Amino acid sequence: MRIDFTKMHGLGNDFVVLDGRTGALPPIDAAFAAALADRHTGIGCDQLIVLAPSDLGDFQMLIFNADGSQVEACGNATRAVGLLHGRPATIETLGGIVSTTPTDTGISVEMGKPRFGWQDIPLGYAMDTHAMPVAWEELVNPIAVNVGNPHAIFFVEDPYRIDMARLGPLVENDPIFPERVNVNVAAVTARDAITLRVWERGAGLTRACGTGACATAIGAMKRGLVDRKVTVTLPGGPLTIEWRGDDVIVMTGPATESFRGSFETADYGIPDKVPA
Ligand SMILES: N[C@H](CCC[C@H](N)C(=O)O)C(=O)O
Repeated sequence: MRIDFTKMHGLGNDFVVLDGRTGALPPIDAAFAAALADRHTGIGCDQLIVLAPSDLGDFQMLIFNADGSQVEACGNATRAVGLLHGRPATIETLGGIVSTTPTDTGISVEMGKPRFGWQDIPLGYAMDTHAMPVAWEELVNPIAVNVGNPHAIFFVEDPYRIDMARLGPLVENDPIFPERVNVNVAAVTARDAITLRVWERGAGLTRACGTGACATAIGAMKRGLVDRKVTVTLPGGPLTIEWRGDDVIVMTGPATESFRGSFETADYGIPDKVPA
């Protein structure tokens, strides 16, 4: 089965986007997603994004990490599909309804309201999520925030001196996080500025993480370290995050269409239909 795709990115966090809003797609499972995401044998991306019809919004966005895990939210991809859609949209995701608005400075996204309870993150048992009494070597006492997906945020002296390749997976896969977790290491550099690196659940170190920027900004605001509108600078570039008076997180930043192509499902060992 030949399938068209659009390759996109948000600050270097890259996606393969399959648009199933009009044409039929084969069933998408973890194996399909991991095959496409593989940078050696597949097309290569941090996340596979699948658009589908929706009864709750203009369309539904399914999000699969490079390891095939299906997840609730992806900020950079939300901006990307907002660009693709070309006009304001409400989008159904596993993490709730988000909405996009193209502006002259990029795509603005209402990402919903943050949650802070230990069961909301989720954690495996009751614990103070404002400063979790846990440590992984020099990463200590994170704040945990759910912005549709789970994040642990560590405030450190210099994020670029943290060995993310070693410490990221340790935190990501710790049993205290029954659904795993995205690992954020951040430094507050001013009342309106944060530097951030993210080890993503199911994808590893990425050039940018939109939900990570949202969660980190909210965490810094909860700790009184920054004001309610900040610029979060990731390796791939800056995002603006605002925590609005109605508790909704608003993220604004760029989105880019890289190229369009098509592939044959058989080339990736993908069956055109689920085996009976
Ligand atoms: N790895 C994340 C999903 C992608 C988030 C990131 N790409 C973003 O832009 O928000 C998770 O498992 O929750």
